[in-house]
Amino acid sequence: MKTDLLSLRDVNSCYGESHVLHDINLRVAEGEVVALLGRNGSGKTTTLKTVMGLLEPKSGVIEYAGRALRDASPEGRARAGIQLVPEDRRVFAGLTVEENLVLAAMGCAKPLTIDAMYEVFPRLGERKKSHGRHLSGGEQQMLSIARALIQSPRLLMLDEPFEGLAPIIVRALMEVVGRLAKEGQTIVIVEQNVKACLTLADRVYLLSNGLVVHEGSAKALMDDKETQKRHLSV
Ligand SMILES: Nc1ncnc2c1ncn2[C@@H]1O[C@H](COP(=O)(O)OP(=O)(O)OP(=O)(O)O)[C@@H](O)[C@H]1O
Repeated sequence: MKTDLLSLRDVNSCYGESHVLHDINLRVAEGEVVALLGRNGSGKTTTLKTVMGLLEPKSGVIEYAGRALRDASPEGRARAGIQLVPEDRRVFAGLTVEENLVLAAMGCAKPLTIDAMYEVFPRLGERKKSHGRHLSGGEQQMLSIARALIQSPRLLMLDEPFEGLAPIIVRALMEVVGRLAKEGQTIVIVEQNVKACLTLADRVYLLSNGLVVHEGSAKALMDDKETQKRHLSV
């Protein structure tokens, strides 16, 4: 069995008085693609934010690469190899594609090259002189993922990477994510596009009201229409 790169044990997270995550237990093995699925508001983004250190858990343990994360800041976690590509595609609108990538690589001990990012996303190479604000939604998403990838993450977390994108762009992005997975990249993906997500993932956790209500292989869930209907908007 592969060793866990990430594990959450009995993790509880709150926004002020509002208790959102309830005793979350999950694990991600090195090289695995794990999907978090669930209806709107079930706690998927909150789980990613808790792992990234943007939200401090009220209780529970998060272990990454064999060590409890405890007080590490989001920057510290990024330095340790955790990258979150947020739902809102944070790119600098006033900077070019190339400048966005240069900035992302800064402060990273062993960044990949900008050319390597253009190999992953040839479209970004064609648009390297364009400002963030002039990119299409799909190009912004590519740039957002490239900004994380250039930092050579050990754990890449993608929050709804396909949201609002045309089917042809979704297919192109799925191909890139699939290739990264084949090359051994560990990925946690949150998506509303259940079919895309189950195609890419090895294992799945289903969340409902901040609880893990199902865990299993993506293949098994693909055939389990009953569980999908019960916990997902399909
Ligand atoms: N900053 C916040 N302050 C207070 N409550 C929040 C905040 N962010 C999220 N919540 C609440 O926490 C719960 C879980 O939200 P979360 O965003 O983690 O769900 P999600 O599964 O990612 O859903 P979505 O697909 O809508 O992003 C929801 O009830 C939401 O209203």
